[in-house]
Amino acid sequence: MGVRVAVAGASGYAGGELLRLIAGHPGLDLVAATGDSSAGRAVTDVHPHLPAYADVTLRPTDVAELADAELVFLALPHGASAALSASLPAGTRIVDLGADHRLTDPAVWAKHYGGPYPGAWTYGLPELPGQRARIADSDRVAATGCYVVASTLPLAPLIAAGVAAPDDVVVVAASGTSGAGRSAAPHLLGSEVMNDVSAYKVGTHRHAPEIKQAAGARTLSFTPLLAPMPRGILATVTARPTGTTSADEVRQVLAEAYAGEPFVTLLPAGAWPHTSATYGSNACHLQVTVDGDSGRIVATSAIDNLGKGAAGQAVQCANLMLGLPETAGLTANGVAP
Ligand SMILES: NC(=O)C1=CN([C@@H]2O[C@H](COP(=O)(O)OP(=O)(O)OC[C@H]3O[C@@H](n4cnc5c(N)ncnc54)[C@H](OP(=O)(O)O)[C@@H]3O)[C@@H](O)[C@H]2O)C=CC1
Ligand SMILES: CC(=O)N[C@@H](CCC(=O)OP(=O)(O)O)C(=O)O
Repeated sequence: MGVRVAVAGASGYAGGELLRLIAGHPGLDLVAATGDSSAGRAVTDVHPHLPAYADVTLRPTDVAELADAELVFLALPHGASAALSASLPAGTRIVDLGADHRLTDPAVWAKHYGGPYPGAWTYGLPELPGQRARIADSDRVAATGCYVVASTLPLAPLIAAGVAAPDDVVVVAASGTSGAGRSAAPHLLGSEVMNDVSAYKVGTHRHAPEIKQAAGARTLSFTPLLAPMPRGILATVTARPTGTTSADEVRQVLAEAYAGEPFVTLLPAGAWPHTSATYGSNACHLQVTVDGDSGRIVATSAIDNLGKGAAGQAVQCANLMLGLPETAGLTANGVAP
């Protein structure tokens, strides 16, 4: 018998990916899967790719349904996690995939989300310095936003090493449509997104302050793009160097930061990340160089937004919280073609 876990929001995209990972996890047993409008339906009705749950019915999302779990994953819309988690028993471990407990500054929360500030939990990005131990010591963890994972992993070490200036960072990141969740708004219909790439929420996206908080940037321009693919994020981060630097030096910073990390790979010099190579995995692929003309540092990263950007990252945090091997139930190997 493994650790008893529940997934709230199991009918959604992130919840479905959590169910898939839990089905293949050697140390976790699913005891409850909940939905909102889908409550009462079979899991395989909404996730026909998950026959492991042929006998499981989605229950309503309330405390009683989740009470038997030792650890609860919350994959709910922003704003729905705080009230539910406040009602769960104090001893229940929680990993929240939403944004409710990520931001440490109440004023930033008010500006980007509004409503009462729910408070910050331990931030769920194990690759940040010192964070792995903090997650392992925590009962409540706020998993990192998808664009934030893709942007922070290349950027944070460059700022921490003093090589990239924190006050001149530009991020342009393209996401697959599943990043917007399952409740497909008309602009996410296949007929609208195919043959199109477009920018949205330019300069106003709520992940900009989270990237600043996680990566240590002070001034940031963030432009998200919607790309015609179901999964994946490709982030391009450019930053002004603090002094003279070289491709070899910036590569060395990332190589040292991620030596031994099971899910972060600095690609060989000259190879640039592809989202397709991280599809279905918990991997993040990185590359960095210095633009010979502008002198700017240019780093690119690729993740699966539902993997390292959501469910994979959440399972990685849960493994740490439960004292399980950090990589249990996860893989850096993608699915191709
Ligand atoms: N998609 C992604 O790439 C990522 C998502 N996340 C975060 O994960 C969370 C879930 O996202 P995602 O799976 O994409 O979203 P979906 O829209 O695909 O799923 C939302 C889930 O929440 C349920 N739900 C909807 N409204 C309510 C409500 N008022 N109260 C309780 N449950 C409700 C839905 O139930 P039903 O369908 O039955 O109505 C569904 O199970 C969000 O906070 C999101 O920001 C984080 C990183 C990446
Ligand atoms: C393509 C698309 O619409 N993406 C979403 C990302 C949302 C998401 O997953 O948010 P968290 O990572 O904060 O939970 C957006 O831009 O709002």
